Amino acid sequence: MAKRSDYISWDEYFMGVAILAAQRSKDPNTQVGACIVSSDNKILSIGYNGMPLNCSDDAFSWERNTTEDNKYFYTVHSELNAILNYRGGSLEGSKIYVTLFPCNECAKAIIQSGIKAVIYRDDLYKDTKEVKASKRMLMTAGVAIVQYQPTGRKLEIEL
Ligand SMILES: O=c1[nH]c(=O)n([C@H]2C[C@H](O)[C@@H](COP(=O)(O)O)O2)cc1CO
Ligand SMILES: [Zn+2]
Repeated sequence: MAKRSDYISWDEYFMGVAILAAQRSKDPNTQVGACIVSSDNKILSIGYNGMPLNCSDDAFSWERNTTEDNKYFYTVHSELNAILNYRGGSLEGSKIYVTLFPCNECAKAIIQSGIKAVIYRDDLYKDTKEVKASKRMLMTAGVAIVQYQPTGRKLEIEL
């Protein structure tokens, strides 16, 4: 019997995990997921954007359109969460799949943790100074930037 042929690719698998992780986010506007993978395709860590540990999702603000109390003071970005969630040692030489292009703060953490490639899906904020600074840093530091190529494959998951 021939082996199954409609299995998902590595890229679909890792971006799919990032997309699923994003579904854990409580952010009412933007849900972001990240999946860090070793050079031999083992998942090392996963993260999504959310409040820090012990800072209740219900006590801290999710507002975005105010300079008063707002979510930007508090939320940990998915990429940083994925980096900080890793408990196994070094991320040197790994790659990160992320549903949204990393901001400049995440780019710093990506570079410093030794991640060598960013595979991103959306680039919603590409015209912002933060994302331009992020790209400049990642490129200067030799981190590969690759846009995920959607395949259009749809999977139904019953949970
Ligand atoms: O790199 C990122 N990673 C990440 O997790 N985020 C999170 C922070 C916020 O919770 C949300 C962005 O919110 P908004 O699109 O409403 O500005 O996404 C935002 C960025 C910015 O690109
Ligand atoms: Zn960020």
